[in-house]
Amino acid sequence: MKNVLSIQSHVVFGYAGNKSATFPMQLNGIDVWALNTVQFSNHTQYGKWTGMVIPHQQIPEIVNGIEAIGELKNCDAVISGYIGSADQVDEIIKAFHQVKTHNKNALYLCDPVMGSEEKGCVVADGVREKLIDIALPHADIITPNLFELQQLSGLEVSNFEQAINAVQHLLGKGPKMVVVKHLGSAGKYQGKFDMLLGTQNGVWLLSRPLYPFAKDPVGVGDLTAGLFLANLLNGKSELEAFERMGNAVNEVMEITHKLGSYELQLIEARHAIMDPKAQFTAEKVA
Ligand SMILES: Nc1ncnc2c1ncn2[C@@H]1O[C@H](COP(=O)(O)OP(=O)(O)O)[C@@H](O)[C@H]1O
Ligand SMILES: Cc1ncc(COP(=O)(O)O)c(C=O)c1O
Ligand SMILES: [Mg+2]
Repeated sequence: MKNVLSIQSHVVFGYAGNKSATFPMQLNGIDVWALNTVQFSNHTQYGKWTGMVIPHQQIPEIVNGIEAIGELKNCDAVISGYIGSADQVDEIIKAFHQVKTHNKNALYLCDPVMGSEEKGCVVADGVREKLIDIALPHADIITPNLFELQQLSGLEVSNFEQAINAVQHLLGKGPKMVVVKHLGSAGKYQGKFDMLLGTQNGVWLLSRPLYPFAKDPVGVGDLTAGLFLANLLNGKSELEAFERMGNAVNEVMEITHKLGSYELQLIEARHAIMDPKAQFTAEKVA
């Protein structure tokens, strides 16, 4: 059994952060140690929420507790997502290094959730800067969306070629794998939902249907990052993990759209998450 320390948000109602990533990773046979950065009533794109940011000291306290029972050596990967304060970023990196002292092969997947005024995803001040300066160089895998790709690379990305360039640029900054969760307007195919995978071996594009949601569901990035990591830990190659994740997320989106839901329908989609149809394959683009 592989184990992932998952440091993300918790929402009591609905699906984002750990609520979006934990169950799908578990369905893929991964044991998830969920450590919450915030506990909110619901995700921030409702425009209002209640709850609190967890004090950053909780991260070392919990990790030290796991170390004290001798289990840190069994941690195969750390994943971070929605972060509640800039200080939490420092603690996440320290926690990863603490894990590495017990398991030198442990991986760090950083989902650099930066928020976006236009989408209404609210992230605390200073988190974005720390993700760029501290998290990026330590990450083995990074999973930006289009906005985050531009922020991390410092490059403008307004078309597909520039997106490939920016991915290659990030591969020179530390990460061995870059997954662009959503290319948006920099996609290759109009009217499709395009994603990129970049590794030392090249860059691949996965294109899948874009469903016409009245309001785009939240937590898709968290689901994407969690499933990509779960597939890698299950021994899939980078390319297989990318395709299998893309196919599973597509089925979740298809079911969520069919049910007319704003919240991701992860429970309805449980069979597809465990055993996605191999509908879409990646094409090599660089
Ligand atoms: N197949 C799809 N069809 C339509 N919209 C989708 C599909 N998959 C994901 N989305 C939406 O696209 C958006 C992707 O947002 P973006 O900011 O690029 O990445 P993130 O997932 O990190 O938020 C999300 O709002 C999500 O609900
Ligand atoms: C509490 C919380 N967690 C996580 C996220 C990240 O969601 P996504 O996967 O859509 O980027 C959001 C976005 O608004 C959020 O409000
Ligand atoms: Mg996101």
